[in-house]
Amino acid sequence: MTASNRLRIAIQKSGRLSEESQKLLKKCGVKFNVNEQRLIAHADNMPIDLLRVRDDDIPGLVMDGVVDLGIIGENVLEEEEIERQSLGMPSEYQKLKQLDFGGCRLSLAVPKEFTYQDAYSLEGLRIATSYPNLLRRFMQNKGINFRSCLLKGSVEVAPRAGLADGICDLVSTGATLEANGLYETEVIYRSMACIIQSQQPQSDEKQQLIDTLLSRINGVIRARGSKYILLHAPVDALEQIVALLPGAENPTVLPLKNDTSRVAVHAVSSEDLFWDTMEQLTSLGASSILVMPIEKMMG
Ligand SMILES: Nc1ncnc2c1ncn2[C@@H]1O[C@H](COP(=O)(O)OP(=O)(O)OP(=O)(O)O)[C@@H](O)[C@H]1O
Ligand SMILES: O=P(O)(O)OC[C@H]1O[C@H](OP(=O)(O)OP(=O)(O)O)[C@H](O)[C@@H]1O
Ligand SMILES: [Mg+2]
Repeated sequence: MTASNRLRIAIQKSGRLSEESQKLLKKCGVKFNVNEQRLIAHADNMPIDLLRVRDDDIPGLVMDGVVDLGIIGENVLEEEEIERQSLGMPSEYQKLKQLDFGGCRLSLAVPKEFTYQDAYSLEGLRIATSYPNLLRRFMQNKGINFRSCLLKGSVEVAPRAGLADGICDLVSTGATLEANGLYETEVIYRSMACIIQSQQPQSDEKQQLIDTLLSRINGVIRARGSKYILLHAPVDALEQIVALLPGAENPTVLPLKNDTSRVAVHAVSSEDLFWDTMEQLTSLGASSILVMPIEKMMG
């Protein structure tokens, strides 16, 4: 590949998605060093360049074909898509995969003193948000009239500052709402980070690299959600024990030296094993239970 033919991936420069985006690409074998001052990072071992930008700019960069891939929150992606559609600008992209980080929800919230019955309690009121399009779509679907106050940050401060009656903002733990005397009343959109591709035609070389990257991302995400489990089980409780291991229908069963009543079970579980399942396993006679992380998965 020539220098101009390097795959360009836009990721958030700094914020909630930046560390996880970099970690994911590194786990996929892309070697790069990020210099805080430099907005572009060249991978050493693959024809890939990382563009480090504000997250708001990522959907547009992909939709305009300026970059090939982008890692972005679905909330920002869909907000930009609606905005561009209303302006007649290019808004096409292909969502390659929803990722396993950046989980949050876009919610309506009002001050503690506000008596909220349902979304219709907001009829005619002013709502502060950074997501005017997602908010409008939700309110229009319900036929509720409202006025909006567009704020790019610190949205939670708007009611106390007298700028709005309620807000529509991102919530994860709810700590920011709580700290600002607000409570969540309605989830209007649930979001995760995702990886998107531009609809521009790609060279075969670039498309192959994208396919390889995507297959590695799938492997990394599957591995992160899975555990390798080792245990000893009484032969007569084997079926019940295996049934307790999520997604481990075909475990490896091995004999134990000097013990014909018990076997060793090795299995890949599609979920973490919680303490209550571990306790159920021991009550069925399982012993020496080991739950181990998996580094990579393929095939
Ligand atoms: N509390 C949260 N927990 C988990 N994910 C979140 C949370 N808040 C936001 N996100 C996700 O991370 C994305 C980026 O959030 P962040 O707060 O870093 O954005 P920002 O302040 O707009 O950053 P930028 O400076 O890049 O514009 C959000 O659009 C959302 O998808
Ligand atoms: O429910 P919580 O766990 O409190 O998270 C919600 C907060 O997180 C995000 O802001 P962030 O902290 O990323 O800062 P920002 O406003 O600078 O983007 C979001 O905009 C909320 O303010
Ligand atoms: Mg932003």
